[in-house]
Amino acid sequence: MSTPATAGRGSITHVIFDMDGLLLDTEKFYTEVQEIILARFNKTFDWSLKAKMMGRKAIEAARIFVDESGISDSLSAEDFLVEREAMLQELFPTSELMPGASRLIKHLHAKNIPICIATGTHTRHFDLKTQRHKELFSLMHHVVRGDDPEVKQGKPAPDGFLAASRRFKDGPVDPQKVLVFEDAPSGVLAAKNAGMNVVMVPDPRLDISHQDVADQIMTSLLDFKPEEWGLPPFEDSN
Ligand SMILES: O=P(O)(O)OC[C@H](O)CO
Ligand SMILES: [Mg+2]
Repeated sequence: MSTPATAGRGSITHVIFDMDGLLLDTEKFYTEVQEIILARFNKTFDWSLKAKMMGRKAIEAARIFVDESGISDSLSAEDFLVEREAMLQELFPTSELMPGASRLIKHLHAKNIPICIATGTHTRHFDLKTQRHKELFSLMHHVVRGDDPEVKQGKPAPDGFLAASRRFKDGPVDPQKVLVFEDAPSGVLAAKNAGMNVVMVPDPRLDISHQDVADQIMTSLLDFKPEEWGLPPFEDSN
């Protein structure tokens, strides 16, 4: 685990969470269906393509998928979204929490730290993914989704994080006082483009070069030490 940069260290007042791959173990579903679709074209889905897609709005990720895999003459981005939809609709309701997500959300909420979500996912998928976790997600002050009218461009544009900052009760919040948790390279860039601090919890299969931009890297949310960022420490022994 790397040490936080000095910029916002010790002065965090608000926290913004990414969702897919950070709070919910849903990135594996996208990987699974994209592997199935590319196999139909005798191609394999690799982590360099995955890294470019994750965190983005659906149509933006879809364009990258068909272009970079060289199948755009056979399958349009729009048709790709239709093809994967039936599979995703079966998988999303089974979404499980990532390790440490519940503990961290409940802790920050109990300590009255304002928390919210800024996700690239759109409302219909958000509802499917969170249907088993409504109580936990109800602790969020607000949620900004990829189809929000204020999110003109998806990550790595800062739109989602800036909208999330504005919607806090006392927002917009000084970005130096905001800590973002992200798993995706595009999401880390979006947080930095918004001028915020960012902890990255990357999938170990992502190339290490994607870890250069974040202020702190950790292998699990269970490793987060709130006091390093000026947030109340955990009181359990973990
Ligand atoms: O990681 P999120 O929560 O921004 O979601 C983005 C897409 O839905 C999946 O990559
Ligand atoms: Mg994510």
